[in-house]
Amino acid sequence: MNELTITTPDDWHLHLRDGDILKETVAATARCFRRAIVMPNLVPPVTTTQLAEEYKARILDARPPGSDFEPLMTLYLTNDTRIEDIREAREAGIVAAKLYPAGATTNSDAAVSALESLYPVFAEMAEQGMLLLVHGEVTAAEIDIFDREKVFIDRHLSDIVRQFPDLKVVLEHITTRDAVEFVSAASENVAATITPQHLMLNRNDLLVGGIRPHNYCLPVLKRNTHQQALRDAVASGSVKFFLGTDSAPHEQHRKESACGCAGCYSAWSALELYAQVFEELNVLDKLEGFASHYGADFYGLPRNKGTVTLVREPWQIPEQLTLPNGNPIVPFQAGTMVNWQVK
Ligand SMILES: NC(=O)N[C@@H](CC(=O)O)C(=O)O
Ligand SMILES: [Zn+2]
Ligand SMILES: [Zn+2]
Repeated sequence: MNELTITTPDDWHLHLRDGDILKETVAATARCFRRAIVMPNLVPPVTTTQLAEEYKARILDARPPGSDFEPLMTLYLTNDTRIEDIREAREAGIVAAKLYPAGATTNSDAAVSALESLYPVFAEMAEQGMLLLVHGEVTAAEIDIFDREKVFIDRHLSDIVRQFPDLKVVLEHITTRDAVEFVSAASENVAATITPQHLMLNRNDLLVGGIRPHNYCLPVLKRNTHQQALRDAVASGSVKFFLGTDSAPHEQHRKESACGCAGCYSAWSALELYAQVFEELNVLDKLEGFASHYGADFYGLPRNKGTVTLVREPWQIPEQLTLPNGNPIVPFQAGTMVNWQVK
């Protein structure tokens, strides 16, 4: 097969950041995705409907001419989020709220430290049909970083899902066999997104032969058996697993640093990299469901009307891009060849 046409995909987990960089990040995503779930971990975080609406306006302003890209906004949960905040957000068309355990990842210092105290908020979200999106890692110092996802599932997520069977929950950017098994066994109200990096790489790609900061993201890459479980999950064609790139740009000097930031800037090649993985797995016929159908269905949104075509024309991901502020950024998989290209 040399050409593959699929329903226009959506990205169900994306960081666009804010300010000048929107010109870069919005264009990169809008080149092939029609909608994206925009993560709220700005500084300060997007904790209110008003902040979300103002952020949305800045994203729309940054769209390339003629683009019909639609940002789907999310609310950042804190210890102070109230039931009224959820009602107001829902009325304004905000589709989901995001749970970051405090300190778990980039810009999560303002986030939730006492999870159970948010249960009334979760009840209201279930009532309003608002989705709960979860960065599923505990942050307790004594828990090894490679175990943080599994421990979050055991200590917190199992209980949330049990207490709120009507709440739609997306476990974001899953990295372990444990997460695949948990989501597979849960009700139809529980799903997960999977990134290109967690399908393509394991922790050897981070640590063998020198440390590779551009492969560092959170949750951190796991051992190859976990990677294989993620690959099996997408190859199964289960509707519970769908596309979320977690494209998360950080300037080059912030990645290549003594204390490097977590996040891979994958927007320029994500769809093509997913296609490559699905081809390796011999399931290119399952790419459309994963990229374009299951996420929209889970969110209760219409599937897109248009199509995008991928052609087999190998190209090289640039070594470096220049941001609108003049600073360099290194895209995910910089310098490598990709078989597929969006026409
Ligand atoms: N995935 C990452 O490694 N980083 C994300 C935050 C997140 O999604 O956890 C970021 O905002 O940089
Ligand atoms: Zn996250
Ligand atoms: Zn993310």
